[in-house]
Amino acid sequence: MSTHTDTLARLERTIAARRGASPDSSYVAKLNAKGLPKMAQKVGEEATETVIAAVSGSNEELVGESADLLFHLMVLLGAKGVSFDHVLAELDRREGLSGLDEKASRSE
Ligand SMILES: N=c1c2ncn([C@@H]3O[C@H](COP(=O)(O)OP(=O)(O)OP(=O)(O)O)[C@@H](O)[C@H]3O)c2ncn1[C@@H]1O[C@H](COP(=O)(O)O)[C@@H](O)[C@H]1O
Repeated sequence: MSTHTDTLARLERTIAARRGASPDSSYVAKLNAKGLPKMAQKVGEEATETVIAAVSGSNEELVGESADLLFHLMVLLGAKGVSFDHVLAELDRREGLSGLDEKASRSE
């Protein structure tokens, strides 16, 4: 059984707590001070690095880049006031919809 189910929720709380810290002592605060375009740019960079790791790197590199990507996505969502729970709810909603396209085409 996974022991990491609360990791992203915990990270979200840490990011919220660090946002108002000094940019000298906190990377999260530093990113927030730089503004939304910088946070969005970091998500793009980390996504690209994740793609490169997947195509030509080791799985260890892929794990590292994926962690960077998730972290920077959480920072961006936090800055936009979008809770991670909201994203999970959207995934749950889609899970409920899964197979609907197939069912619809079968009934045509
Ligand atoms: N998970 C992370 C995490 N992953 C990556 N990073 C930082 O992300 C940065 C990415 O490096 P880059 O070279 O891409 O960025 P950069 O050198 O700042 O360059 P720029 O692109 O910003 O110009 C590094 O400084 C990493 O330390 C993280 N910084 C913080 N966290 C988490 O956030 C928490 C709060 O961190 P602080 O805000 O620093 O207290 C920590 O306890 C961690 O749990």
